[in-house]
Amino acid sequence: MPTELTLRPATEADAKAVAGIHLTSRRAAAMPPGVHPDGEVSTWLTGRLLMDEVWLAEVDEAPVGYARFTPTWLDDLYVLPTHAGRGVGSALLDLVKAQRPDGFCLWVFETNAPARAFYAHHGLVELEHTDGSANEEKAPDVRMAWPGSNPLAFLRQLIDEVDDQLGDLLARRTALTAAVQEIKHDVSRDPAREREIAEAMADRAPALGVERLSRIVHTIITESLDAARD
Ligand SMILES: O=C(O)C(=O)C[C@]1(C(=O)O)C=C[C@@H](O)C=C1
Repeated sequence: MPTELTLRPATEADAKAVAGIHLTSRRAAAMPPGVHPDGEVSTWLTGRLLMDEVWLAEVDEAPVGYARFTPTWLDDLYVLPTHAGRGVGSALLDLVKAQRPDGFCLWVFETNAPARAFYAHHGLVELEHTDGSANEEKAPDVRMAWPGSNPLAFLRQLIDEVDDQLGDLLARRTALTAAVQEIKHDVSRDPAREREIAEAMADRAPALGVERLSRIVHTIITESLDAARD
């Protein structure tokens, strides 16, 4: 008997089905265990149904997968293990791409090799790896993106967001450099201290390495000291 896959927006009446797919699929996936009890996850997801866009995939009218997304992030894409490898995930991902033609990001756990391969196969790119300290599971993850119809514009928008934060950080750092100068007796540069700063940064930004970071730190401090003299 042929099977029919349909996609439709989920409603509040689908809350139980969505939570069931989430809990069952997550347990079967190469992901760290969830940190919240099942009941809490269901309640939370029910609330998100009202806030996010959620689409349900059904096979012969039985719910088998769903995608939940915001204007800029794909937060969930889950398919029941019994229906994995049958094009349900691809259909949901194609739908999200159609709904978000300007692109979107998602987080995937580093250990979830099947999901990373699935997204890469569908044209998503890996943007950054984290040590997991910012997620609830404390497990390293990867930010991936589908850069949409204008990838340059999409990536530049992400760069602008980071540069906003960098600008704020530079303003705070410059103010601290100025404050320290007021109470320091020796106003000469301190290469050992600057090396320590670069080494600590290299733990956070290993792709740059200590030598490049030393040059960056040197420039930031030179310009901060100059601004402090204004
Ligand atoms: O830590 C200090 O002693 C500072 O003066 C601050 C600071 C900095 O901005 O980081 C400034 C100049 C020194 O060469 C090293 C560090």
